[in-house]
Amino acid sequence: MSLLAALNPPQREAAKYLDGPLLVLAGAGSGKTRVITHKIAYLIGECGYKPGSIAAITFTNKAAREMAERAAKLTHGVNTKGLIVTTFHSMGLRMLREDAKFAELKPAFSILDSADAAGIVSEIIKTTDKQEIRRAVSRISLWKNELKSPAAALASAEDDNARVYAKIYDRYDATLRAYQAVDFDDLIRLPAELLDTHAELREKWQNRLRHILVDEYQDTNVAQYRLLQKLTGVRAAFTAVGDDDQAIYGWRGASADNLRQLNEDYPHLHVVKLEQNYRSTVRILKAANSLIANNPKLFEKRLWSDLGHGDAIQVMPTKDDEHEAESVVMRLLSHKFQHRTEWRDYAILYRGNYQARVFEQALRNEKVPYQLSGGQSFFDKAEIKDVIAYLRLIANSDDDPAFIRAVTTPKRGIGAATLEKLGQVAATLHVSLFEAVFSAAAASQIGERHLTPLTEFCNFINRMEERVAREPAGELLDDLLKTIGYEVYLFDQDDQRAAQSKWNNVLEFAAWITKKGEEDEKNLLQLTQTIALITLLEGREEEESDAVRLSTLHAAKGLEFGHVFLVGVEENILPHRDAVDEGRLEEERRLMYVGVTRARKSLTLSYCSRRKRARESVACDPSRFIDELGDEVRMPEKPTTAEAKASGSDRLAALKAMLG
Ligand SMILES: Nc1ncnc2c1ncn2[C@@H]1O[C@H](COP(=O)(O)OP(=O)(O)OP(=O)(O)O)[C@@H](O)[C@H]1O
Ligand SMILES: [Mg+2]
Repeated sequence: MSLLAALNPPQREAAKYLDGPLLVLAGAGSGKTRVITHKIAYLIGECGYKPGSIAAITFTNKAAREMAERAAKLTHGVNTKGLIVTTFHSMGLRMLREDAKFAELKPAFSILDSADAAGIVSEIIKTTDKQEIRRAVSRISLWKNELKSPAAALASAEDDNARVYAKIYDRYDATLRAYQAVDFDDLIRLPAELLDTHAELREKWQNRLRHILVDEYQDTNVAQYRLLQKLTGVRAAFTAVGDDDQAIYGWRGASADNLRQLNEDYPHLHVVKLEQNYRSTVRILKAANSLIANNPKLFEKRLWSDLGHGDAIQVMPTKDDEHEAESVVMRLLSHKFQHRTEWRDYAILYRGNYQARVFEQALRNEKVPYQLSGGQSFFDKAEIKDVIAYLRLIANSDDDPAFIRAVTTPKRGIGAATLEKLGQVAATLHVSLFEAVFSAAAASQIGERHLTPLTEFCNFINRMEERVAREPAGELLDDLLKTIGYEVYLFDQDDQRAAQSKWNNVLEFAAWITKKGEEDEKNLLQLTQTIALITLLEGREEEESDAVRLSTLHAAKGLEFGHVFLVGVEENILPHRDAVDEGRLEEERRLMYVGVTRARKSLTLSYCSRRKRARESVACDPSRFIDELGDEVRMPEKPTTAEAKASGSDRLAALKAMLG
């Protein structure tokens, strides 16, 4: 049986269509991602495409892994090795690594994290004001995502303010070049520019990739779109799937306008619409449709489901955030015991990361296993960043931010005054801090006593660098940790327990490096870039386990769960206060739409009447979006007096007693 038998007719049409550019434009849960997975399998299994000639681009690493696995299963044994399933950023990194010299970068260039970027901006504008730094950083990021160079940004600046930012951008970029470093946005911008300016690179990539598939197309930005265009060339053999109603990254420069742009840029664009939703019950779907009808329509879409009416959508008013968390967990427990479901069938979704804490606490209290996504990354922990700084410096001795972190952790008797002098020498000579250590100027200005620990440090880094190509990543890292005495350092710094927990993290990191090194046959330097990317995108890949998912709405995109609790559905949270002030209400509504459409069987919304904000407790109103969901929503009945009196935890105790 053809592997496309598991698709409905329009889905099958989309999977088979190979005559030119294709856009699948359809609402949530209509099988867009399914079309991509099946199309990959079809191209390899039935059309004879080489796996390496197909690239599928997803929004997260996790989505990429799942898609690769599924496609491999579908091909029934045909080997899919070499198939590229990746994010835009990983794709960019792959290209940039291969063609680094065209961008005047060494292949082991550094990838800066957001803290490094903020540090550089802070140096340039000579301030530590976080707000101000963040404003500059995000301005630069938006320019990069529009493929605007510093010069272009300056030329198009409309006022002094914008001119100042453009100049900061210019110096920021110059600093990155000096460090042989790129930031997150450069991973797309630079490859896009390279393809623009180098015909031979265009040819190479266009010959290599015969078909490109893009999921969540509505959230691509200008730079990503340009990269796609250049990669596919005049053949334009691509399949893009998306839903304009789920565009939620406008604040990061993404533009659903890219959907309209496609129509203009590709007059032969073939458009397939999907209308059957295979995910949600009729009630959930009706509510989602009613909500999104409040936004102006870009494209006409219909969506129906034959999965039955299903349960009413419940609304839970609660007293305050702790009460909300307790009540949600209680409702979840009682639902689970009644329906004999698994933990992984449940998700608790919220607008902002900060909302997770009380829910984590409530889940821990009840010993409910949970998995947090979109939270602080493992790789963002100070002890891990310390170790990574060494790896970055070994890979790229021009990486000044890594140099400063590594040379001062652990302390080596190198003081701030010495580093400042070294900085001056480096600036005068236009070289990196690392290189400056070996200069005559350093010898004369810093003096032997203070210079010796610096040269020792640099020699050590050089020795490590020589070993990288020959020795396994894991062993090298173990050696490094021993030589720098990192364990002892941690225990000197912190009390026993804190130090032990940090050291355990480092050991876990080392184990991860060893495993990755063996699996992917990569050396320490190649792994270092991979790590940077994981850090930037979403944190460490977690083992799938049977656990309740706690996630931001943004991080829940594309996923589905049997039962969804959407919490904090209040004015000022969802929609977010800033978004309302700045006229971005429609994007907030789309975010709500994404949340609602994650649910397969049941949806519960909760809000508080009071909530702690800083130290105050402020009154809250239910979100306007609850009304917009229409008639499918069951508003809560007035609680009986007895019920109202019993606090959440009493009721939980009663429930547990009842369940034995
Ligand atoms: N033809 C089909 N037959 C059976 N199940 C299907 C079919 N098409 C899609 N599904 C199922 O419906 C669910 C939603 O599909 P999918 O995740 O591909 O939708 P989507 O359009 O990508 O949604 P989103 O917009 O949320 O990303 C999945 O569980 C999928 O397996
Ligand atoms: Mg999808």
